[in-house]
Amino acid sequence: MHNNPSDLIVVDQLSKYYRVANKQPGFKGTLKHFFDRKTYDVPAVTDISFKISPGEVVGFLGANGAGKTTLLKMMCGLIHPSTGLVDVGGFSPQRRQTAFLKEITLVMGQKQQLIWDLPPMDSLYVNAAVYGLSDHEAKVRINELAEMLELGEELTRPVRKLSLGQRMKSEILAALLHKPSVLFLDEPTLGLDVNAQARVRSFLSEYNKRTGATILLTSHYMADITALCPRVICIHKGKLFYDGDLDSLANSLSPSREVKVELKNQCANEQFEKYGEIQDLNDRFVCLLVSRDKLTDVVSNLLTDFDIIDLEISDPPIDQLIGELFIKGEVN
Ligand SMILES: Nc1ncnc2c1ncn2[C@@H]1O[C@H](COP(=O)(O)OP(=O)(O)OP(=O)(O)O)[C@@H](O)[C@H]1O
Repeated sequence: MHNNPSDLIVVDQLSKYYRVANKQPGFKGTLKHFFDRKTYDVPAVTDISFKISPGEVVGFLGANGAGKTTLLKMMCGLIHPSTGLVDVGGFSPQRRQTAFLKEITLVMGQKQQLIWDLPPMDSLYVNAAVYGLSDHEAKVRINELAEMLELGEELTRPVRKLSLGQRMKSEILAALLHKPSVLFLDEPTLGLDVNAQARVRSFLSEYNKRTGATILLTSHYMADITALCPRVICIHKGKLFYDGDLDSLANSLSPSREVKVELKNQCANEQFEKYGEIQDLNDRFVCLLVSRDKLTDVVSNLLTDFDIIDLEISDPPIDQLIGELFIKGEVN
């Protein structure tokens, strides 16, 4: 793969297999395994390639177990690829060089780095010292981020006394103290209520605009993806099946469009069956799923055949499409 100087991250034919022990349960199984160790490989990521430019915000989508976290961990250098290459800003992540670690950060929604019994502020000054920031630099940086994250006296209360949202915002503050230019965020809004999710989202968007940081994010909340990520990379069973803009994802996932019609008079179900798949029929409203190639004919026939007050054509909601994809667990 030829590297363009404008590529910040290059992932080239990356694969990861986890070696897992094949051990029978119980003491007998443990004993047998001790003398005759059997293992098998779990493929988590298979032959994935993509490039990311500086300042991009990219969302990784996929069902549970698709391989998103494994991919992020390889880009951070936490685990080594089985085959293939990762380059982040000219560094090989797995070497974990200090200059590389100063450029990146990893936030995992289900893990925390702040010390439970201490106020976040104490941990923040420890982190600042680790990254070689003076007390003055740390103070300026903490104040700047605290203001953006709307954190105040919470930073002086023990972590265990904070709400989940306050804790997550403090975690993000801690992760950004050293001014990383690449942010790897694994489910950063996990478990937060709708308002707290929205605050984290608007912070990330603002941070990206102000600093030009590159953000790679996984989330099961489609609202995170639609609000933040113009580009999405979809992974299914370890393989990449879509890399492109979010808007075009709907086209590739569904060859149909939604036609919503408001009628003058109530009509029966059977009257609409020939036009498309009925999604909803309620009093004088009907929502049909119509394949794109038949759209013009169907709309013109509907207008001729019925008394119509209003007609609207739209893509099926992206979260519905992706939800269905996750539930079905299959990709065309
Ligand atoms: N340490 C490990 N040892 C063995 N198998 C693992 C390990 N970590 C992950 N796996 C397996 O690798 C596959 C990908 O897991 P991964 O955590 O990357 O998925 P994910 O897309 O992040 O899922 P989720 O959305 O549930 O976090 C899964 O089948 C998982 O069981």
